[in-house]
Amino acid sequence: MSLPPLVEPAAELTVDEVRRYSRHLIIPDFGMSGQKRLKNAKVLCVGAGGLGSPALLYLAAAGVGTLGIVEFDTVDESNLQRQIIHGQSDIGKSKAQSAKESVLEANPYVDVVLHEDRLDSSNVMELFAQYDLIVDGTDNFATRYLVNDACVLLNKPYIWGSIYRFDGQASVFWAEHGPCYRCLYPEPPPPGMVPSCAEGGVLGVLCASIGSIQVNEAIKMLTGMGDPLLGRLMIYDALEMTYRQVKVRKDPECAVCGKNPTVTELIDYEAFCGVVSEEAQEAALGSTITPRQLKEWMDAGENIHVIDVREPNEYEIVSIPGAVLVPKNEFLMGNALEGLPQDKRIVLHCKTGVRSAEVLAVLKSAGFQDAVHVGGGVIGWVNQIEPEKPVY
Ligand SMILES: Nc1ncnc2c1ncn2[C@@H]1O[C@H](COP(=O)(O)OP(=O)(O)OP(=O)(O)O)[C@@H](O)[C@H]1O
Ligand SMILES: [Zn+2]
Repeated sequence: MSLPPLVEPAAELTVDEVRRYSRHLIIPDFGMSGQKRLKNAKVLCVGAGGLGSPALLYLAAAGVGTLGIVEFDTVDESNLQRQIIHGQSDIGKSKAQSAKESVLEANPYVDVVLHEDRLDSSNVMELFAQYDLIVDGTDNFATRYLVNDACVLLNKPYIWGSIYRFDGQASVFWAEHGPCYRCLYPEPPPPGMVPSCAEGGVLGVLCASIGSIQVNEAIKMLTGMGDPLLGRLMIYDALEMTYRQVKVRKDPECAVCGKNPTVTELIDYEAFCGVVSEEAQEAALGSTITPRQLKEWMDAGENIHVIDVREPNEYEIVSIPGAVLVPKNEFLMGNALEGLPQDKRIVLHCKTGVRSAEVLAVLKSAGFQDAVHVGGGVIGWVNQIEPEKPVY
């Protein structure tokens, strides 16, 4: 299915622009009219991280006239393995500012508009209304459902990508002409079920594979070339080196774009995606200790049994002295409960306290009422107790 171009062509290209974009201009199907459409286009990229890095650089190099960037975070050293829009000297700097500098270095003819804010229900409508198309480079479900619903309500095309370890996915959603993100994924996964890249890791170069597909689709939509990835989900496996396609149908019962939508305005996306499950929140209430408290208990020789519920490769990077590794899933599948000492107080921890709160809920319902977990996890421990150790 082809769609008409999203934007009208700009009046003209300057002599400098003709020189710069000459390799586009000589592609017969692209030509002057395609390049002029890009010049007139306004694209918003949400997030200047893993996917946003290649997406912004290629959108800029291609000559998209106006590039908006929404990003609230600062550059961390652990971002540099994949977020190629930032460099060593940008550590600690605003990601939005750092991305703008790189974009202008790639192409000074781009008008970069920064929105140094977290995208949320209060600002999304006003922001999206200023752009022709939205490219999503974020990493969390709350933002994705927010972006989707705002795009449906404003009738904007939404170019989505997702990465995890060696696997990537991409698709184009546009409720007027096809499915939306909710047609594909009506509900977010239960909290804690799908680990983030910060928890599970990601192969850096995967960002380029998926981010460049997103740019490819953006260019096609803006200029009207080819068949957009609308109604199709692209699934990429970097280890097998395979691209698969799955059809995505518009769901007539979709909560936001279906015949009788139940979502007719923006909702509370944090609550919808339940960043931490209710059970885990409840279990952690009054049963969360600080890393300092744990250190005091250790020093005082308290009768405790410290369990690290992360994965073995995380344990290898850094661990709390004396903590025994039992990955979260062993508890969720019920295997680990039998081996637990009955005469010691169980202290759980993970990387930051999300997974350990989930396991805490399992332990409490199995009768370990005095079990606790460490708020802030091993990262909090390193920051407060052993700052010479690495964090990840
Ligand atoms: N609601 C939002 N508004 C603006 N930016 C967002 C929002 N949600 C996520 N982002 C940004 O999207 C980017 C996603 O990048 P990426 O997936 O590579 O993860 P990261 O947060 O930089 O790294 P890590 O998860 O490994 O610590 C981040 O820079 C993040 O700050
Ligand atoms: Zn839908």
